[in-house]
Amino acid sequence: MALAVRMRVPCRALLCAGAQLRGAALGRPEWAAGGGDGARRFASLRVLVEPGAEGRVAVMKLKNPPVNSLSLDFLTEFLISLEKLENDKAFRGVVITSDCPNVFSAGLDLREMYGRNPGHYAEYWKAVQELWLRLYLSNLVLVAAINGSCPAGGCLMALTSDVRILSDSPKSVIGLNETLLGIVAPFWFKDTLVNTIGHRASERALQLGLLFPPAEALQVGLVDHVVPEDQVQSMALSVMAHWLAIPDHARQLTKAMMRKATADRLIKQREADIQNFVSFISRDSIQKSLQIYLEKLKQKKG
Ligand SMILES: CC/C=C\C/C=C\C/C=C\CCC/C=C/C(=O)SCCNC(=O)CCNC(=O)[C@H](O)C(C)(C)COP(=O)(O)OP(=O)(O)OC[C@H]1O[C@@H](n2cnc3c(N)ncnc32)[C@H](O)[C@@H]1OP(=O)(O)O
Repeated sequence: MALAVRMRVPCRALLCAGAQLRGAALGRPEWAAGGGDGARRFASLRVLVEPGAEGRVAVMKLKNPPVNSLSLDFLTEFLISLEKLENDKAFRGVVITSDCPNVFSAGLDLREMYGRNPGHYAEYWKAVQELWLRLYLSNLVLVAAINGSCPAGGCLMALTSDVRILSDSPKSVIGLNETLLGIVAPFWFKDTLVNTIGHRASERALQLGLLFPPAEALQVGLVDHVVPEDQVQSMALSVMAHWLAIPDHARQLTKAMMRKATADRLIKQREADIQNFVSFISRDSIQKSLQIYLEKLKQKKG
């Protein structure tokens, strides 16, 4: 039954190609024997995968210091790890969290979008699309344990999950802040936000590039729970147990019913979306905006 409802994204080529091209350089994740309960773990350089409670849940810890920016290599590695979990019938749910202090993910890696050539922008954007499609259409129960700052692409990752738990800390802000960088969230980022918090709240959040602190994120519905920092993972596992009480086939079919139309909008125009991104990001004015933003990030330190 699970096979019958498994959603398939017709874009496996990137993952396979990415795995072949990058596997050696990345230190391909390898399964290894784990605990006596049948749980397994594997390690890769920047995505730690550990068994969670009861062996049916994996915890994916993002470890791309200092801020888990989503570089092309990191995205590829994450996708390989996710594919392994999707294909392993032992696992029904995944908690996604960060191994970097105070940051869940700083979002897309600005260095992949600044000062590169069109071919590189196209390759990068294809990987970003793949990340979203894979997560958004995942058959697994995904719970985001957001233990730190979660802007832009980090927020997109969290939004693809079925449940979001945010740590109650001043550093834990979340939102699609693209306009603050002088760039624009693509339609599928926007759709994912609208599906979560509604049209009016999204319009305001997107135009103003709002990064919501925990209480406001909870109020607007961007996250489902706000808990003390040291309880984020335990809360995620507890919420997971609730979701795993539902038969997989019924939950998966329902998830597909809710999400397919949104995903199809991108699937039908992936290539056009890549071309749109390449021409947008290559503009002199946009490159200038990114340069200024990167300089601001550096100045903040000095
Ligand atoms: C008409 C057009 C229609 C449609 C549009 C078409 C196409 C769409 C076009 C574009 C869409 C792009 C979508 C983009 C999505 C994104 O995700 S953009 C990234 C947004 N991210 C951010 O704004 C976060 C920036 N970072 C921070 O705010 C902070 O770093 C932090 C709060 C996350 C953490 O703070 P600190 O712990 O204090 O760490 P530092 O700030 O000191 O950073 C350490 C180190 O890391 C570098 N860095 C930070 N973020 C990034 C990043 N996202 N990418 C790359 N590098 C990053 C930072 O510069 C520091 O570097 P060093 O100085 O140590 O070298």
